[in-house]
Amino acid sequence: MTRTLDSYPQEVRDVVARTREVVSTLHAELPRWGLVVWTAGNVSQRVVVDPAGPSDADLFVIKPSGVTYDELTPGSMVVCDLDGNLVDGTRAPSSDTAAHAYVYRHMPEVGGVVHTHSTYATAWAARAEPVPCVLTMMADEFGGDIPVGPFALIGDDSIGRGIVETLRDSRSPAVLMRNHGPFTIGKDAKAAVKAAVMVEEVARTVHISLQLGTPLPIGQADIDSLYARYQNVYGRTPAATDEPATTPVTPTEQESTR
Ligand SMILES: O=C(CO)[C@@H](O)[C@@H](O)COP(=O)(O)O
Repeated sequence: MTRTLDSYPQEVRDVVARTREVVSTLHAELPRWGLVVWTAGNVSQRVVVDPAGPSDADLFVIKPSGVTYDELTPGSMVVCDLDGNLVDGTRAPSSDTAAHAYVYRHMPEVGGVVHTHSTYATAWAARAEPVPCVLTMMADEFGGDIPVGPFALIGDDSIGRGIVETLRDSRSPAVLMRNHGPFTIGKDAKAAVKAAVMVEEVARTVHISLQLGTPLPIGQADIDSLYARYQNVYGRTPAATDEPATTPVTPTEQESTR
């Protein structure tokens, strides 16, 4: 029997309300950056009750299905449990709810999931070709090539399983699901939205480069160095007591920083 929101403690309901505001606001970023048309795409965020890590009380908030972006409000956001069951909402949850739920169940470090049909990334997905890491921006954001996930039908665990199997051992926060489009993950929905913006940007740039000639590869050691710098140093104001900013951290230690 699926619980309803009023059966959860007030502290959970308060976090749900805040998460609805965040997810509703972040949906506006998808049309803003030209990543979706009409009702395509969706954003979700895990309702983190215990910052120490996922708990049985954890839920997630996702877009209602088939609603245009100008109609989305915090109150229209749908609350589901981690099995994708409806907990609270006036509309049916997104078609991709099962996929988002599967990711949250199998990747506890992930706090946000985004799906778009952005043009260039989706064009690469239609060809099931990984975007090669030929830009320093790709090394920074994706730590290597942007991988392709398997073809999967919509509505059950298939897409979610493909996302997890592809990204579980990858540094990339984005996967191009074959014949479908990009799905991105992050420590929260804002990080996943950023990855969705960046995957479209680099998919376009690499496509244009390929039209002009043959992009040159970046060596793995340089990719690792760029990734470590960007994930550890970029945008940080070193405190007086911090280690020197040039201290590289091995990429494998970066897995938890999604
Ligand atoms: O690509 C799909 C489903 O995977 C689209 O239908 C999706 O972008 C939008 O569906 P929803 O409106 O979120 O149900």
